[in-house]
Amino acid sequence: MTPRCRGTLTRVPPLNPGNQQPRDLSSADEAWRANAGRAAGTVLFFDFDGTLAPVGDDPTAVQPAPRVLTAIEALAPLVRRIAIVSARPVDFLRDRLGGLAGVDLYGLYGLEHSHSGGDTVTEPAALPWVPTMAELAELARAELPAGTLVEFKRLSVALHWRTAPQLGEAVREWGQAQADRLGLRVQGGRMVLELKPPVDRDKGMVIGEAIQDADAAWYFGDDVSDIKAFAALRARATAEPSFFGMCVAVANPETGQEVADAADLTIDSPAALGDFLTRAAQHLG
Ligand SMILES: O=P(O)(O)OC[C@H]1O[C@H](O[C@H]2O[C@H](CO)[C@@H](O)[C@H](O)[C@H]2O)[C@H](O)[C@@H](O)[C@@H]1O
Repeated sequence: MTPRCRGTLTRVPPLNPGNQQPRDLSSADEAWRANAGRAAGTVLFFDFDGTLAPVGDDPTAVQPAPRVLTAIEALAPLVRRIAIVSARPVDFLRDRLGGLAGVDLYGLYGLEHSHSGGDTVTEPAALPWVPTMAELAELARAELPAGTLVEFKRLSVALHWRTAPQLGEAVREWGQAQADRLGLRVQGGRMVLELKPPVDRDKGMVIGEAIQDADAAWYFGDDVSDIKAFAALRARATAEPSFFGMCVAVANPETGQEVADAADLTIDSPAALGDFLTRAAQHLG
């Protein structure tokens, strides 16, 4: 079994020796120190739910964990770029990140983006799907059993069963049938099934493009959709061994093991991420 860090981050998490890199580094602190020489060429990527913000029953009510935004603000001038890569819409991310300046936002798995506080740009190929998604959300509210939470996000519909776990199987079946009927794609997550337009955009593609001008990148994520982002970092490091990529999982009892197995190291929780990033700023500063 690969040893895992599950304590609070008053101690330094060990790297996951089951993964391919960086084999010659023995701790996260050492990884930050190794990164310090190229901080100006480093991009830091963060997923939102389960990574920056603890998971809760009501998707509209979650907020970033304490200290996380302050730590990101301290890191921003030290690195090339900071980006949030999420299944949430850009407007939601902008609202939750408050006054955080100069951060790039990729929403809806990259179907929307906004750079450094600029306007939100939507992937043109996805726009014709807005009416289909709106109708699908209405149908879901009419047909799915009480207890299912339907989240309409303009270019996708998320079907949640967190507060009614016994509905998971029925919701998944219904969602898959609708995806087949309408030609949509599905993305599983933490007690959620999401239906998306058949447009080639995912977190891996976003990362692959966003690291083109970078010498190093760290990606922090907790969910299965984040594994594609990890893979994009690994692909770049394989193609260009001088590239420094670090994949960091945030522990959770739902997708935790699968994501941790794909990562270089695991952090206990969004709250622990705040402490971890505060220490990173000390290494990079
Ligand atoms: O890419 P992410 O930023 O990680 O977004 C993934 C999904 O996050 C949200 O759902 C999850 O968090 C909710 C609030 O804590 C929780 O209630 C739900 O069970 C989780 O699946 C969001 O509501 C979804 O739209 C995202 O797909």
